Amino acid sequence: ILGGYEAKPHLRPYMASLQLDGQHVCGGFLIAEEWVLSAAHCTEETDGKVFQVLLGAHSLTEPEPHKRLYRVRAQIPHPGSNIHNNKDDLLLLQLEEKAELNVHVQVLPFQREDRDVAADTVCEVAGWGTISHSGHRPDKLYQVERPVISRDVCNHRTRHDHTITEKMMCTDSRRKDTCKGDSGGPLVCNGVAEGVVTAGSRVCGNYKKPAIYTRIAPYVAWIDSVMASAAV
Ligand SMILES: CC(C)CC(=O)Nc1cccc(-c2cccc(CN)c2)c1
Repeated sequence: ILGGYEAKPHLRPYMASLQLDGQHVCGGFLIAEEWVLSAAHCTEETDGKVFQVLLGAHSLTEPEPHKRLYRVRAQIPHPGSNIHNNKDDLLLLQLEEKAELNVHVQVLPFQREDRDVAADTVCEVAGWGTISHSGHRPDKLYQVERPVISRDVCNHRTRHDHTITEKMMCTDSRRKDTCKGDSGGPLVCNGVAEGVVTAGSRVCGNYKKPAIYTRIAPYVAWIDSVMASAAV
C-alpha cells in the first residue's frame, strides 16, 4: 500500500496473507469458514507450490492472539484467468479445515448485486504489500482510502486504454495506491467487498495508471458453485 498508514490492529479480521515458505506473497480475504478469495495472478511465480493462509494477523512476524497459519486443501483459479491479461483474475482457496472464527477472524460479505459502485465513492483497501517505491515490505497491515473512478475515465486512451471490462473497476492512484503484494485483497465500500485487487499495469502510485480490481458481483455464480461442489 503506497501513501497509506498502519491499520488499526484486527479491525479487518477478514484479511488473509497468502504465504510461501513463510513469506507473504499476496492478500486475500475470508468469504466463508473454509474459503478465502484472492487473485489468480498470485500463483504466477509459485511454480505449482500451494500457499499457506495466515489468518487473524496484524503483524506478519510477531506472536498475536488468534493468529494462525492454515494449510490449503485446494487452490481453484477462475477458468478464464491467464497470465496475458487481468481477466477473471480470481483464486478460491479451500482451507484444510474450517477457520476458527473469533474476534480476530471473521468473514467479510461480498457484493452479490451486479451494479457499478458510483464514481467518487470512497472505498478502502488494505494489505501487506510494498509501502514505498523502493519496495519496502511492511511487517504490519497497512490501509488506504481511495475514490472509485468511472470506467469511462479509467478506459481513457491515456489511462488503461479500453482494457477495463464491465467485470472490473478502478480507483484513483495519484500517490495513494495498491502495489506489489496487495493483490488478492478486498476493495471494501460501505463495509462490503466490491472488488479484488489485481496487478494491472504493475506500476504503483502513478495517476495515469489507476488501480484495477476484479468486481466480485459478476462472479457470484462461479464462487457459489465452487463452494457448493467442494462442500465436505
Ligand atoms: C506473483 C505476483 C506477486 C506478481 C505481481 O503481482 N507483481 C507485481 C509487481 C509490481 C506491482 C504489482 C501490483 C500489485 C497490485 C496493484 C498494482 C497497481 N496498483 C501493482 C504487482
